[in-house]
Amino acid sequence: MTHPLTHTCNRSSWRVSWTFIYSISATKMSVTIPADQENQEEVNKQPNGTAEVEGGTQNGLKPQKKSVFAKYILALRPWSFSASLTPVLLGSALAYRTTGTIDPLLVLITCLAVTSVHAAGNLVNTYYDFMKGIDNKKSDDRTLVDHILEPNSVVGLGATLYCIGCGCFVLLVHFSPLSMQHLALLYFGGLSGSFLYTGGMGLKYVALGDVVILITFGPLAVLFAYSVHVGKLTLSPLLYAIPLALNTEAILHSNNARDMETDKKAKAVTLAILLGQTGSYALYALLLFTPYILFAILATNFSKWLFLPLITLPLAFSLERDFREHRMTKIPQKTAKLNLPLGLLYLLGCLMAQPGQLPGLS
Ligand SMILES: CC(C)=CCC/C(C)=C/CC/C(C)=C/CC/C(C)=C/COP(=O)(O)OP(=O)(O)O
Ligand SMILES: Cc1cc(O)c2ccccc2c1O
Repeated sequence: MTHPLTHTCNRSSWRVSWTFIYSISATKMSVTIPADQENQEEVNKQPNGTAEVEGGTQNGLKPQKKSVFAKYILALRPWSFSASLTPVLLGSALAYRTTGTIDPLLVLITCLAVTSVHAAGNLVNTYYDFMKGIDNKKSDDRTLVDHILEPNSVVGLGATLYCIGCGCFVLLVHFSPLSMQHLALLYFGGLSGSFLYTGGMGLKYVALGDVVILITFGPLAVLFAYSVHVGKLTLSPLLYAIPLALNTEAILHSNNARDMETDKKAKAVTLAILLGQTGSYALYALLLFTPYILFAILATNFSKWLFLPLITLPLAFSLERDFREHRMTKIPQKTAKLNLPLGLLYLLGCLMAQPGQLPGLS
């Protein structure tokens, strides 16, 4: 197999002129290609099963324009952003329940900080998985495999996003009542997690990816958003982070269960590989349905408003069926689609509850 780096160098002159032509035109045509054309060098296959062809249409199918800007945005994998936005909004809602006030500017800066670090983590993942030869033509993430972007552009964009995140950190030091030491502990903890997930020693390659996701997208993001408003570190919001953390881990676990065979070949170890097919299905069902059991317990004991997220139960059943019947192609994206309404209904439930009804927040 040609190593991606060799491949990149051999074709660099071709792609320099390609990039030049492309940056002038700023738009390209995108068409669906038949399987027998998948290996043609001129055809640039897209993650959604379409292919870019320079200068025109193929097979008479309707063309789609894709600007350089759109390529950069798509490389961030924005479908996954609900995973970082929902814990931040939940943390902010819990802070409102505690203090009775909310600063929209702080909410905005916190959302931007966490989403930037998340997006940068996605790009670190794109870069290292490509460099290590883990991503291939069949992978979900083909930003570099299909030369949609250059490795240098991915590095540049990742660094820019970390800088934006750090800019937000500086603004929070200025505007938030939380001490700089505590802000730094939480923010740089999240930033380290986002980098070390695939970069450095690569925690995801040694079966620690699930732990990183559970911590960063759950307790860490919720506590960060909560403390930025309340001005002190307390343990109570951690309890509220559990249902969201489990649902986000379901996104990652479904991803790893789908990619089990390719990960095994690349000598990566994931929880899905350790558990096998049946164990992975059991874990997915557990991750998917435990949050609903927790919501029911909270609603029964504290506020009926916490029954609200149960509205999304049919979606969860449909995902469980997809997994059981091995319809895995888009299962992480579909699980992320559940994450958003589930998170929003959960925070709405927390906001609607009477003051004093929610445990640990007073
Ligand atoms: C800044 C603060 C306070 C909080 C945390 C900010 C966050 C959410 C950090 C986490 C970032 C992180 C770990 C991103 C990586 C997510 C990711 C790319 C998961 C999927 O990776 P793979 O398992 O390789 O999936 P693919 O096969 O689809 O590439
Ligand atoms: C790209 C990507 C892919 C995933 O499977 C994720 C799972 C959980 C949290 C974030 C994820 C992510 O950003």
